[in-house]
Amino acid sequence: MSEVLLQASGLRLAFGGVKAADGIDLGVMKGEFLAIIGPNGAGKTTFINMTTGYLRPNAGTITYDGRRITGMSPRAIVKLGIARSFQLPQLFVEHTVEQNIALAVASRDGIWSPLTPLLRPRFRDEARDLLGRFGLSAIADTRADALNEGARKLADIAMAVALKPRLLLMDEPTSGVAASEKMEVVETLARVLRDAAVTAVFVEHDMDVVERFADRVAVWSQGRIAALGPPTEVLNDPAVQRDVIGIERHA
Ligand SMILES: Nc1ncnc2c1ncn2[C@@H]1O[C@H](COP(=O)(O)OP(=O)(O)OP(=O)(O)O)[C@@H](O)[C@H]1O
Repeated sequence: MSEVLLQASGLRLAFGGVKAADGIDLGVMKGEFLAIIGPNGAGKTTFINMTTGYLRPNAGTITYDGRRITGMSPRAIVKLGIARSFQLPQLFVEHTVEQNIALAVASRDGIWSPLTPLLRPRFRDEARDLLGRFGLSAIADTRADALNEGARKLADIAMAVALKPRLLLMDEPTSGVAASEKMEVVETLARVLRDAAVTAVFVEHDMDVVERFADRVAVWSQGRIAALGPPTEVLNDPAVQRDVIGIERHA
């Protein structure tokens, strides 16, 4: 796990007077699960947006697998093997879960038509395989708008995994998921991602999830990384407990 897959160096981005990224240096190792924590407005989503091509930094560079990706379009970045899931799942609500995954599989092959993927067995077969890996086979024919939040999040992430990424960025994969379902969702995710050798970076507000899921934790604070290390070390740091975890618990 010692090889760097993603390297951010000196990233800066300001929105008016707000420094959403104020000198971000971060290396993500091949195969690791890296959690990003920090208070609202610290710049966590901004980092994901810059890495996936949705925002262009004012300064600094991002390299992926040794190749500079700063300034590339989101679609070009997906093609290189970086996928993302959003805080709010991006499913097509009028389609079933299986159809949603089939559309994602087809988009990987450059097919964006809303109908073709649903008619071609090879897209359906791959969608079914993915649903099995995510434990979602029983709800394959359920419309996306009828899912509970845990299943919706998993289906959304399955769509990202359908793109066959080597790096997956997830913005709050457990937000909105009932406490009773959360750990199961996380266990499923961890299993699928490890089996597929996907490196993961995820923004998370639930420290139990971070402790269980992350190999390392990066603490974001006002556009900077205030701490970085294994969860046991970082989550027990008195400054992190005071400035981040205390705020999260009382939020
Ligand atoms: N497109 C934008 N235009 C203007 N300001 C923005 C934009 N995106 C983010 N910001 C601002 O940049 C700062 C960092 O926002 P960001 O969403 O990255 O924080 P965050 O750590 O992800 O917060 P949260 O935990 O609430 O999602 C905030 O002050 C936010 O208002």
